[in-house]
Amino acid sequence: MFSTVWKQVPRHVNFSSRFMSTTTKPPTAILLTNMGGPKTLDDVHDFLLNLFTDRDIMQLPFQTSIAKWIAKRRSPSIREQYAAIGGGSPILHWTQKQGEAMEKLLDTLSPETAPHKHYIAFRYVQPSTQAALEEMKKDGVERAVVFTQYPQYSCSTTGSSMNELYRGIVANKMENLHWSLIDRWPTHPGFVDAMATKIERKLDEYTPEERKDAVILFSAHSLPMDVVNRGDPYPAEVAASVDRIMDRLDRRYPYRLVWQSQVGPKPWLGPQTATAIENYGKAGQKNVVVVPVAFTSDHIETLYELDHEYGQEAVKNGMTGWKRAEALNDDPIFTKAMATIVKEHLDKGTTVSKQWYLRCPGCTYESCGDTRQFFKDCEKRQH
Ligand SMILES: C=CC1=C(C)c2cc3[nH]c(cc4nc(cc5[nH]c(cc1n2)c(C)c5CCC(=O)O)C(CCC(=O)O)=C4C)c(C)c3C=C
Ligand SMILES: [Fe+2]
Ligand SMILES: [Fe+2]
Repeated sequence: MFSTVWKQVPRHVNFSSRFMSTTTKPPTAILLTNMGGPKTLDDVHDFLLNLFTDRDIMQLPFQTSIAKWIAKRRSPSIREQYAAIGGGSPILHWTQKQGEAMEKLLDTLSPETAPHKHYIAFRYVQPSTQAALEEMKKDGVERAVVFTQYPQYSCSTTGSSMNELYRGIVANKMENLHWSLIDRWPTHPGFVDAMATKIERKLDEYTPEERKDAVILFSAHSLPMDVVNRGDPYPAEVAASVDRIMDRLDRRYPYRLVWQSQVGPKPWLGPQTATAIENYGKAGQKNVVVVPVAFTSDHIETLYELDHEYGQEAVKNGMTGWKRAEALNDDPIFTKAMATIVKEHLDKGTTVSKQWYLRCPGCTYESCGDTRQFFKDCEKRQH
């Protein structure tokens, strides 16, 4: 129904030469959504302010005022952490690299939907959802695949990004594009293989004798227990990733799933990564490979919390063979997995996964309902 629109759109000044030289057809947009992180130390305050203002991540009384207060209070210590990892979050750098590699591979894997172009929408920093939508509009995009960069779904992460996207789509009057959504991919074989390969590479650093005693500690960002008890699917999906990765490793090592980065006084899902390190260390466990399993690039939790804080704690507790599996970043195995996930999604022609439609049994977010209805309407239009 919209097939003639692009023909009326003038060639776009901001098209890269790849798009200009090969075709005048608008690109198939692959919109990579994630939380983002402060690029410089001066961005830390606003990143925190946007995070604490987000009612999909936490609901506070007098949220706007309290968020301002917490962001101001928390900024100095968080700035120090970002200073210690080089002065900012590397997430934009890695997402750009991943997007570039993915779109090139997709042009080969799926010539019928080429050219492909990635766009980035971060929830709490630039490039924002609004910036991404404006760029897509300028490029005359008609077909857009939203691809969450969180492998496992949580209402506080992918849910929040999708609610923001839905508001942006309405504000920019972009409802009539052909939208579809890759809302989770916790057990995709490509993702599982990329993770398992990173673990194998770390295990290879041990001597055969050390490897016999090695333990794998999967560590994921924790969730407040009230969110878990609402029925948020994230803990189960993280556990599903762990299970498939261990299958791929032939279950050759003992492993545990532990949870890190809890913030504030409320109860969070445990056991905590820090407690596990302390207790396994004290029990005489020497060789431990910790695996960040719920994020696809380096960030403060890997570079500061795991490498710096917990690494020191591990050595203090006698873990002489403490190692951290590298984040997926721009590893070709992972960027190929990304392209494959999108290719399979395009081939299937589905709008969302079956899991998308079911809200948490105790869901408290009105906006989730609107966003789900939007994709339901897209599905009806497209089939
Ligand atoms: C899949 C990962 C994540 C889930 C689930 C998640 C839920 C969640 N987070 C908070 C509160 C905070 N998170 C903060 C930073 C942060 N969170 C994640 C990932 C998940 N969060 C990452 C990767 C980061 C770091 C970003 C980076 O640049 O590296 C912060 C800010 C830091 C701090 O103040 O300590 C807060 C706060 C809640 C409440 C929540 C679930 C409801
Ligand atoms: Fe978080
Ligand atoms: Fe929910």
